[in-house]
Amino acid sequence: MRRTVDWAEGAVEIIDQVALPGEYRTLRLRTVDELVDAVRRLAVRGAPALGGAGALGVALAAFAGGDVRAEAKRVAEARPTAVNLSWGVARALAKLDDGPEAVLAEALAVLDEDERLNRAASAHAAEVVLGASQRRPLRLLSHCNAGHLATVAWGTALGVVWHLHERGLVESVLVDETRPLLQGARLTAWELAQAGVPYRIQPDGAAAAAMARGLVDCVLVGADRITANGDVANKIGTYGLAIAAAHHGVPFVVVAPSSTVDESLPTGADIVIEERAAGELTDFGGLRVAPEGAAVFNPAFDVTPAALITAVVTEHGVRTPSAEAAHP
Ligand SMILES: CSC[C@H]1O[C@H](OP(=O)(O)O)[C@H](O)[C@@H]1O
Repeated sequence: MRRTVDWAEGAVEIIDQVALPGEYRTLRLRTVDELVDAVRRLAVRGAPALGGAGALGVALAAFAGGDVRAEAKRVAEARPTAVNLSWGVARALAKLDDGPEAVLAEALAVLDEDERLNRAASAHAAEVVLGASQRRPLRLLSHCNAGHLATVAWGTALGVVWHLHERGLVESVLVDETRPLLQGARLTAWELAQAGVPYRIQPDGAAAAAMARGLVDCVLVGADRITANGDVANKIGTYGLAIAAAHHGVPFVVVAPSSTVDESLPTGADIVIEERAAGELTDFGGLRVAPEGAAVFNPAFDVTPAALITAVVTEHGVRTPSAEAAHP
């Protein structure tokens, strides 16, 4: 599968994730406006993929000239929760004084690193999962999409599935559909089908019942921002999954590159949570499914406390917060 986000002929080229699973197509984003719009529409999404998109957005601005720093700020602020977006922007912006080619070279380095780091993080996490459950093959549960499509390539939580599937160690994956934008039903199911991994889509609300019925050996999720003490921001619904997993003694493993760790924030209470438009809840497939003018609460993410997480795994292995960070 091609990279989720790449550079092609002076433009940022992305797999259009809004079109999946019905249509596999790419989009070329030639301006910062087009890139910011694609990020906000989740045509490109997922923390590591946003890191690459952010870095390439600075390259677009640098070649266009004008106030590059102002344009870079617009890219960094397109979505507030995934730290990788601003991290990718900062990586590329640091090369601005060396000219647009240097900015692009740094952005391409971000892309090149991502697959390597994700393969390493998910390989470490696969060993953690195997050690956390004696059952073979494994029945896994995923939330949202933390696969190839959420990264430049390979994936984080789903990267664990790829490693284990290669070894015949995956019985099946329960895929949370992940309301309201259905990253699970639309994207994770599509990736698993492409890879020939057995899966079943479930309503988000079925996850706790699946654990109660003993159908889950491990919950695997990605992350959008991990704070110094090990709290994790991830797609809305992750916190509830972690509570259910803790109640049922199911291992709960978070997989992310270290670029998703934000040591500047002491705890998850400091994370800005993106609130999204009401229409994502009041409308479905172009039809209104709620009363006219219905008020909604639509946070795109929630925060899972470190105490509920079995392991946070990066390319360096299992992350243990510093003593000070863990107990300020
Ligand atoms: C590997 S990071 C994936 C992470 O990003 C998703 O959010 P969104 O689809 O809104 O970009 C979700 O939190 C995933 O776990």
